[in-house]
Amino acid sequence: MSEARRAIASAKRLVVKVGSSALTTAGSGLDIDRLDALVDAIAERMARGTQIVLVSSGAIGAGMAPLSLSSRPKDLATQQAAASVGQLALAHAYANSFGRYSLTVGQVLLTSDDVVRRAHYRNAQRTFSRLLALGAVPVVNENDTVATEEIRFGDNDRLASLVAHLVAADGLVLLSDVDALYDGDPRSGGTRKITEVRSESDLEGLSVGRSSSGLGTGGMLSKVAAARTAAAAGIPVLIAAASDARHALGQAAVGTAFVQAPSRMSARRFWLGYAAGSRGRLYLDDGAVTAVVRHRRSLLAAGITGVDGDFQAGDVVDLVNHAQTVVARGVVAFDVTELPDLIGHSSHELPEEQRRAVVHADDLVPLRGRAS
Ligand SMILES: Nc1ncnc2c1ncn2[C@@H]1O[C@H](COP(=O)(O)OP(=O)(O)O)[C@@H](O)[C@H]1O
Ligand SMILES: N[C@@H](CCC(=O)OP(=O)(O)O)C(=O)O
Repeated sequence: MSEARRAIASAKRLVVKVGSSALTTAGSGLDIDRLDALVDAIAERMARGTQIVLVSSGAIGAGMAPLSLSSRPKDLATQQAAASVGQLALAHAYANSFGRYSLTVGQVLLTSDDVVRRAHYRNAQRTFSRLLALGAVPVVNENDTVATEEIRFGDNDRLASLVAHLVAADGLVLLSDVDALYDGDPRSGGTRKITEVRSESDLEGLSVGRSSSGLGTGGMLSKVAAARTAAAAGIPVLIAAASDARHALGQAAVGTAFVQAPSRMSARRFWLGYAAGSRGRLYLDDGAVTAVVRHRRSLLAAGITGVDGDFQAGDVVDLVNHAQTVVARGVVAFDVTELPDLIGHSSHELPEEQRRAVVHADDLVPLRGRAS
């Protein structure tokens, strides 16, 4: 058995993500029997002393039937209306289902701002930690009703990998309607199951596609992206079928395991590097690139040659080299309107109140080779 499966089987804290396709059916909405079976598996694992954070999709799917929508809405406003109706049904169903085990659930609806902004991030971290300490099961989803196109996570696989870091989980389990990653969409037949992903080369040549159920959003593509992100930052991942949840949360001997990198990236740096889209770009000269990427220094105004975007102090921006490659990402300390007067100037040439780093080293994550 791989170290990833062993780690998941013995984890003290797990993030479990379940997809819409495993909980809802087009036409009839939320499938309570399947939801109960998932909760049975989670309660069984919790009885072994594991803390579980559940990231559950299904709000839009659950809202379709009550609103007489026959297919998953494509436009944002109808998705938000469906999520508004469905999230209530979902939360109610989980509260009832966990209640069978005298377990209490707490609903946590997140937008990307909750993780990008430091104060919000710490706030979310505190909420999770207190809920877990009180023995409750946090049930997480994206706050679909207020998330605009710009600030959306878009898929819950990604949200789950981010939450796994936020709560310092020992493992991430992604449950779907398919029992593993295959070398092609298993619905087309003749495909081979991949049981272990140890490195990027194990993913070469695979045909990984989008959802075919019409209920999920990201398909296997977003699961693999989320699994790679989490594993690269030190968290083992298992992709399995929700119908195999008992085994996945038991000995973890089913599905596809993604073996984790040996060292764990700090949660804060992980969030910065992989958080939702940046609000702008700072163009760096070669000296600034070396200072920031190689020497891990703060970015000063003197090394910036240009600015793009619409950001305010506290937003995340991309740091770009002369070849237009994003070399780092960080939290900017000035509004976009303030920067044109500052860039290219040494600190001693600037008024005292503006003599600070444009991006402080603590708020900066180098990203080698990331395409812009
Ligand atoms: N290479 C692949 N291996 C496994 N599943 C795949 C692959 N390519 C595409 N898929 C599709 O991805 C679907 C799972 O994604 P999705 O429907 O979004 O699930 P969820 O709602 O659980 O997030 C599977 O049902 C399958 O049809
Ligand atoms: N937040 C949305 C789900 C988005 C999503 O990623 O869905 P899925 O691909 O089924 O995990 C909802 O609750 O309907």
